[in-house]
Amino acid sequence: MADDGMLMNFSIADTVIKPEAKFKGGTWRDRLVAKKRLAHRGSEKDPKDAAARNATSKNPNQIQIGPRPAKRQRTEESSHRSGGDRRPHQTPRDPRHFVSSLFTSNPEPRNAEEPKAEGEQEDAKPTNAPLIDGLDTFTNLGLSPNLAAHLLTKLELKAPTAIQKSSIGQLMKEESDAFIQAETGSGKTLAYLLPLVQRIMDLSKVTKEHNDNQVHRDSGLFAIVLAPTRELCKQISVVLENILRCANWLVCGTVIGGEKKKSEKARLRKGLNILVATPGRLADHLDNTEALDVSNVRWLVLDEGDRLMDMGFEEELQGIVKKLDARQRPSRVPGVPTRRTTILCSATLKMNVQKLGEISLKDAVHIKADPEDEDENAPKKDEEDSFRVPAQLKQSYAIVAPKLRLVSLTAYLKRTFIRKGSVMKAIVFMSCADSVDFHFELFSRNQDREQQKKDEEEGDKEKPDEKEELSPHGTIAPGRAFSNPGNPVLLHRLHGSLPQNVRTATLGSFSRSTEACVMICTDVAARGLDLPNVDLVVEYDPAFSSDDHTHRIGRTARVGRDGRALIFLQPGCEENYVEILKRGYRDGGKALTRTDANEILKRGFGSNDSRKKNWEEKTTDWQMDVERWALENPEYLEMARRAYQSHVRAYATHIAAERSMFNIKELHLGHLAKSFALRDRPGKINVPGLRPGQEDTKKDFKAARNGAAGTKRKAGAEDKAPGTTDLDDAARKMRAKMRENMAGASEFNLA
Ligand SMILES: Nc1ncnc2c1ncn2[C@@H]1O[C@H](COP(=O)(O)OP(=O)(O)OP(=O)(O)O)[C@@H](O)[C@H]1O
Repeated sequence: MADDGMLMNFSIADTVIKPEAKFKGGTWRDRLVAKKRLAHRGSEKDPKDAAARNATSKNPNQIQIGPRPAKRQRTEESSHRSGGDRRPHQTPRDPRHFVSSLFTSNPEPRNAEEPKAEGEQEDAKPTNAPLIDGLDTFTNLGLSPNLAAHLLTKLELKAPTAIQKSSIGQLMKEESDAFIQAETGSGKTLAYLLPLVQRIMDLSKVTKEHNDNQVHRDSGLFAIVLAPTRELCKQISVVLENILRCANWLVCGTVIGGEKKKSEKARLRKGLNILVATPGRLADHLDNTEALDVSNVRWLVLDEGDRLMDMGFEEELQGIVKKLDARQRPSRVPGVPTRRTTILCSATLKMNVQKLGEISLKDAVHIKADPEDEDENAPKKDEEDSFRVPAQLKQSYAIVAPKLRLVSLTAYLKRTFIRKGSVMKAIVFMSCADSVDFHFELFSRNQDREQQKKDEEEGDKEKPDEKEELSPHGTIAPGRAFSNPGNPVLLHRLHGSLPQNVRTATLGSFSRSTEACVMICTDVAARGLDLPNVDLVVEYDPAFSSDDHTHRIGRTARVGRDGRALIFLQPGCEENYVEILKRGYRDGGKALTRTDANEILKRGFGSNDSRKKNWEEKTTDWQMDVERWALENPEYLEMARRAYQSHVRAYATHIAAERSMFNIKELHLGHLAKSFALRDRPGKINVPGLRPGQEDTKKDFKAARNGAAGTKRKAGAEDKAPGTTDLDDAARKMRAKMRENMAGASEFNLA
């Protein structure tokens, strides 16, 4: 397969992109033949030859195979006539712009499965809730009455969850390495922290028996917990500090970067018993901080272990493990085990590996929450690679045509927040930071254009900008696109290209908020984060791997609570992803339903008042309005173009095994541009260089890109999975070519 074929799907240069004629009717085979014939005809020198060939060709369905008559350039006026908006417009015409109607030429879903009405999903018993049968208590599992009482009275934890039951029992008595794998939101953090803390607390008993002082902060560093993001490290450290309140002679700390190394060094010098760290920062301290003595480390926990193994941390991890091995010494503290135990923990851990790079897992025990996983209902071979989602999580998917994506997301969120209190918090996942930034601007824009103009004319500089008031960093704003007077919604944005202090402040605000709020983010928030009251997760852009999907939707339906998730898929090959969604459920997916795409628009933009415009007209009006908004503001127009460009590039980075479902060749770039409020033809969209303000965070970005984006999906892109095809090769070559050819093309801004 030629590279050019792949390149044609990207907005690289006019010379590369040629418009293709579209064929309608007949079978797909007829359309393919017709398309090939046209391509061939284009290259024919002798028209007579061509005519002769056409005459003899087979065309059983007699579909029209000639190229369409040249399209009349549509203007905003003509589009309004067909689309419903009859208002005169003020935007000047630009020959490079193209205004298409929202509701014409949209591809239909291939699968005609009947969508279920909202609320028709069956309720299922939660699978990640605490075990409240009264039989399982923390003390029964071997925790001391002191620690169990602390959990009950101070942390309000009455009973363990299933994974805590399995892991505490195991890790309290055994020295073997372990894999802890259980659903999202099932309490895995405490599943490894509780036995670890208990065993370190127990060292004090032994030292007392030896007439020594009890263990204290200078006795040594016994455990290191590694996690892939700073946010996750902070979260783990807060949980740890809360537990250690009942053992105040033990001290924990973090080294996670983003703050001065000097203060981290000072903390290490004072002495810590448990350290929570990101791999990069720990590696740095192991090389440069003498005060960091790791000779006593006997527990190494890799939280989100699968991520740590595959997202570009490999080298750092290998270095860390080598140094821990080399520096390990017999401990002076009685009762400290002789060998180090390694524990890997994740909701998506493949537990059939005994050696991961330099990390040898000796006879590792597989700790699972659910003993049923071992019985005859265990997943069949082809399902082994998929992971369960909490059974009570109600998932749905909507097959949305590319042109209708933006209006559908808006309509869905409008509907979601129509009544106060029905949904508190929602997270919307997008594929790249540029897209997050653009949608944040779009959804928070002042829709009252008259008022906006008046303010501008009056030069109303005194009035503080509402956005600035809400957040000095510009990451929190009113979500005007889906707020209503009875239920104002607060909008947040989060991605890895923001400076760390902004990330922390934004996440903190979203977490603490008691108002209805939406967070638009990249996968930086997909893993491990335990954000309270998230009722809904929307995957506007599907995750780059089904494992990431499991983590994203796991931000809701935690510890037995209800939760909803919606994923946007496009008609065509993306519909095959539904099979992957079904595999997440033990019962084949009764809690998975299809939401009708038209119904989303009707409910979001429609009204019961028959005198008012119908939903199609209102939807078109809204779309036209945002297109004009982008056109009239050069800053927003550039954001839209960047977002579109980064989105298309990011689309090419789905993992190899899933690329047949997210086939870049099937993307309709022109239609997609409309969902970024753009009227440009795809070939005209090329925004070079870094986005404004990015220089400040270039360092952060590089780290994030090397980690989260590039190397993570390198696993998919470069390890040729069984069954990969020419298409994968072509896509890979194309990605390499893009990196070479385009200024800033490797800049996906994914994290
Ligand atoms: N035994 C328990 N009883 C009640 N709540 C619990 C219990 N154990 C943990 N929790 C709470 O459950 C929430 C989720 O825990 P945690 O973040 O450890 O889940 P997880 O399995 O690691 O999720 P993820 O896979 O998404 O990282 C936390 O708010 C925690 O306080």
